[in-house]
Amino acid sequence: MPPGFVFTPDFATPAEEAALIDLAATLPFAEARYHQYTARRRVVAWGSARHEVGADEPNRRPLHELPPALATLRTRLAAWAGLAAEEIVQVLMSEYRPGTPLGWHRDAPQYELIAGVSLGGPARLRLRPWPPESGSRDDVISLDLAPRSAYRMSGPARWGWQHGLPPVPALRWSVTMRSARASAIRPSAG
Ligand SMILES: O=C(O)CCC(=O)C(=O)O
Ligand SMILES: [Fe+2]
Repeated sequence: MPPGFVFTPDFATPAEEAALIDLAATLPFAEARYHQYTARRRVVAWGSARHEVGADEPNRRPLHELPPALATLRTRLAAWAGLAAEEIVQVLMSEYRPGTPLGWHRDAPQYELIAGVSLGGPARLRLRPWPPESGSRDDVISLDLAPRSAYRMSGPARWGWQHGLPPVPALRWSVTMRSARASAIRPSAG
């Protein structure tokens, strides 16, 4: 995997996964609108906005409304990433119905570290260098994301690579957490 990419297969316990899937059943997932397209996965967000999504998006809530199961996960995922919970400024829960892909992208530039937990069905994460070095398919790296696994991306893996998911075979959820990019919160600090 590229430098800055860290994976662990058994991050969430089966009980945590069950609680998060129960929570998902109560959430008003909606398709996210980006500049050019509507992503087919459905999301609910707490905290900082992705700049691509319209400010009127109905399914974004303040971070202090984070449900307890996600607040616990935030604390644990932050610790695994070497951060304090408060440094996680956005929590995104996504629902992928069978056949839903996630297109190639880098996450929005106002965020620094990206960490994600997989729940329910499996997915295959793909990464490719960005900007493209040779345009060769050989540049694509794949990693199976088993349910309850976690990954995090910082440094080269986060800034010098794109990632995406081919269509998932079964219903899956993920929780993505992001810290603020230092230059985005302290623009004049040098
Ligand atoms: O579902 C996943 O694990 C990928 C999520 C992702 O890339 C994102 O939210 O930006
Ligand atoms: Fe992403």
